[in-house]
Amino acid sequence: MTDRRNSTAVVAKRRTDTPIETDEIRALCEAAGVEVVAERTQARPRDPTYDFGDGAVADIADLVERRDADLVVVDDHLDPGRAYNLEAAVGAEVVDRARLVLDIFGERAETKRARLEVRLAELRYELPRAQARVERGETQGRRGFQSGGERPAAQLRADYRQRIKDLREELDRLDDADDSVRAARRESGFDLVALAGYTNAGKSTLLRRLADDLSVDENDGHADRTDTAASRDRLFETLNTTTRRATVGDRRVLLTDTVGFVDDLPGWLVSSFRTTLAAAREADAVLLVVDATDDREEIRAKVETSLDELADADGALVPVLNKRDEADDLNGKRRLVADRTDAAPVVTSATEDEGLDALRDRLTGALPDRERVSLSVPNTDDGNGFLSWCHDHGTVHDPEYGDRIEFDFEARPEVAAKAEGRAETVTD
Ligand SMILES: Nc1nc2c(ncn2[C@@H]2O[C@H](COP(=O)(O)OP(=O)(O)OP(=O)(O)O)[C@@H](O)[C@H]2O)c(=O)[nH]1
Ligand SMILES: [Mg+2]
Repeated sequence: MTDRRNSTAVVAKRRTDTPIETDEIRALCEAAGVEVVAERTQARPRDPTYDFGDGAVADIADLVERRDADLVVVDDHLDPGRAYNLEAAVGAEVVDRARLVLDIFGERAETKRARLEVRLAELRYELPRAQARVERGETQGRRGFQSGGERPAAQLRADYRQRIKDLREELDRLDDADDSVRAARRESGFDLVALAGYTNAGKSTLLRRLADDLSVDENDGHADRTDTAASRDRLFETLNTTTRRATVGDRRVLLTDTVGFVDDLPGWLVSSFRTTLAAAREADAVLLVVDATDDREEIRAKVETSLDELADADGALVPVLNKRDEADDLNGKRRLVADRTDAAPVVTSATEDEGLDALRDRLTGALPDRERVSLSVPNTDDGNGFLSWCHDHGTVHDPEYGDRIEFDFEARPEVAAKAEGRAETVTD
């Protein structure tokens, strides 16, 4: 992959209707480390050759030349044919929305899973484009696709498909490993909670606030920056899901951060990151974090998309309306979210530490029911060892120490059952 950081770009955007907003694509450029030096928008239907009409194409070419831009960033999904034509016409590399997002993801990916997912998404992106180049006879002399009686297009396709298959198999193996980790964590008495929602909603900030251990992780360091410039360049901050311990009420939970949703991405890109969302789908409860500084229309759309993504989630869903410190129209937004999610949102400010106790209470209520069993074990080393095991795996109520230790133990049903079994084997 070519590194586009520190490149300069002309932003180009075509829509059928005005006004044409470029704030978001500019924020994406900034997140990708690309400096925007000019922009050209055009209101007209899609052109079959260039996507843009001839006038805009000429202007873009002119801006590229005059501003000495390295790239043209198009806020749209360009099919391979149009991208190829446009590139030839403007005399600079053309980067569409998906490619830009992939650049940002590639830059942020740190864990093995995140890197594999980015690579998978890139291969899916590149395949049709590489084919378009081959079909236009661009590959002469390229390594691996020599001419001379070969069938380069078919060979290229087979090569990409094999690499895609290998990556998916590797990701499947990671998924299986994750399943075992989740099972082991539940057996250790943890409830699993995931934070989900759009990018920039405040998931990671909330996670840091709720976590027991205040040591910083790799995405940390700017939790209290609230100005918009800072928020903007923190898009897609979390590609590498972090898991931290937290205590809510008397429950010990593991909180996992997930990749933020982002609008208007092609399906293949979203599905490349689907395995990351398994953390959310398989959690005991999901905090759906919504940015209260968005307007009602944005909130409505984002909540709906989030609910679609989480449609097959196992756990209870707790909506959280975050950033109350900077939001207006809170009552309207609260009703809107309640309406869509069938649950009143907890209103918080992660940066101002507001509403977090209410959030803990709601979360405790949303976690799966526990089972309470009465246990009695000999008051021996073995018995005391068992008691501390119980402390580690659930809640111990009113222990009484005599010849025997008698207490109630409350835990996830499977853990309570295991404790009953173990209690019987404790020796005098
Ligand atoms: N004003 C205000 N800003 C907040 C609040 N919570 C988070 N932020 C800011 O919003 C920005 C994004 O927060 P993150 O926690 O990184 O958001 P995220 O949901 O993890 O984003 P991704 O990792 O990209 O999905 C940061 O600049 C935070 O400081 C809040 O309650 N109020
Ligand atoms: Mg995050």
